[in-house]
Amino acid sequence: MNQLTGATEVRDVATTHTGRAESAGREADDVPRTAPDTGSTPPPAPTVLSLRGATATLGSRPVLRGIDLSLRRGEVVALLGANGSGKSTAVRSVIGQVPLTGGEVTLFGTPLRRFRDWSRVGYVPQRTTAASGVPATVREVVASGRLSRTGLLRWPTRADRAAVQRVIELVGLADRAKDAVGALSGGQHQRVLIARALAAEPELLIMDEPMAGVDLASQEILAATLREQVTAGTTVLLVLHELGPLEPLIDRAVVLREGRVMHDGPPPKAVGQHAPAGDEPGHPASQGHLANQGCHPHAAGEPLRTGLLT
Ligand SMILES: Nc1ncnc2c1ncn2[C@@H]1O[C@H](COP(=O)(O)OP(=O)(O)OP(=O)(O)O)[C@@H](O)[C@H]1O
Repeated sequence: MNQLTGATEVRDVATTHTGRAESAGREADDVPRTAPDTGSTPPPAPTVLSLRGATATLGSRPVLRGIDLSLRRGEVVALLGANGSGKSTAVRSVIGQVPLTGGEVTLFGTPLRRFRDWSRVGYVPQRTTAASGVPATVREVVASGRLSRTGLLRWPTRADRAAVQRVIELVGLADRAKDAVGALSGGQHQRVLIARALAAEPELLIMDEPMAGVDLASQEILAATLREQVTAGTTVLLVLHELGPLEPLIDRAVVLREGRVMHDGPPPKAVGQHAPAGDEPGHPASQGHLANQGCHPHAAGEPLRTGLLT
């Protein structure tokens, strides 16, 4: 089942996650650790998600043209780029919704075609609604996200119910839990979808533009929710148009342009911010360089909210 939920920061990533990833025998942890620990440098955290040379065609159009992207456990990575650059297609290829024509995806060290442990992955798609005309309550929709862990064949346990209640509270909807999702605002809707994704307590959280169309109050709740996940050690991949309130959480930015990676490194600076010491003109992360690559998602002259990538 591709019902996903869940994300991080590079600090102490090898040790922060709450425990499921550390359990013995999981394929995620079968990822070979590279160099032996010499006592000086800790071994790198295992790779949670990897795309290598990923190519994909939609219709007759090549949309991904050889994407390399990897996330280590505990990282929070923003996938940025102009409209149509392939961001959504890239994340949809990770969860098997878009077949690759070349290259490879691995999740927790397992090739996608053999990966079955979807409760470890949380996914919040772009611009969907939780309601879809179904008269389900907030709690029911969020609880459906737990099914990837519990399955359909057993009653929810007390722990399942507690996990569902916890994420409903986390996204600030405890007082709306019995309401129909159809009665919620767009921002509240998005919070339901995120709570649904978190209900299975995923180790990897993939969110496609979680802030799109969300009011400021909901954005702040979403940022706080993500902060909590990151603190718990969740690995996070976020498709974003601008970093906005999530900026402090982002470890690394990968910028796509026409289906290729044009930058993989420090998040670009917002307009008005000074480059960090050592940032050289021409460095791919410097704003001028990115601006010259034409990767701002907004049309020229369009008012900017954060100035990212301008
Ligand atoms: N189902 C489809 N059939 C044909 N072409 C598609 C399909 N879905 C997307 N595309 C095209 O693939 C390209 C990449 O789309 P994608 O949604 O991945 O971009 P994006 O970077 O996420 O854009 P946005 O910021 O607008 O969400 C676009 O040119 C889009 O028109």
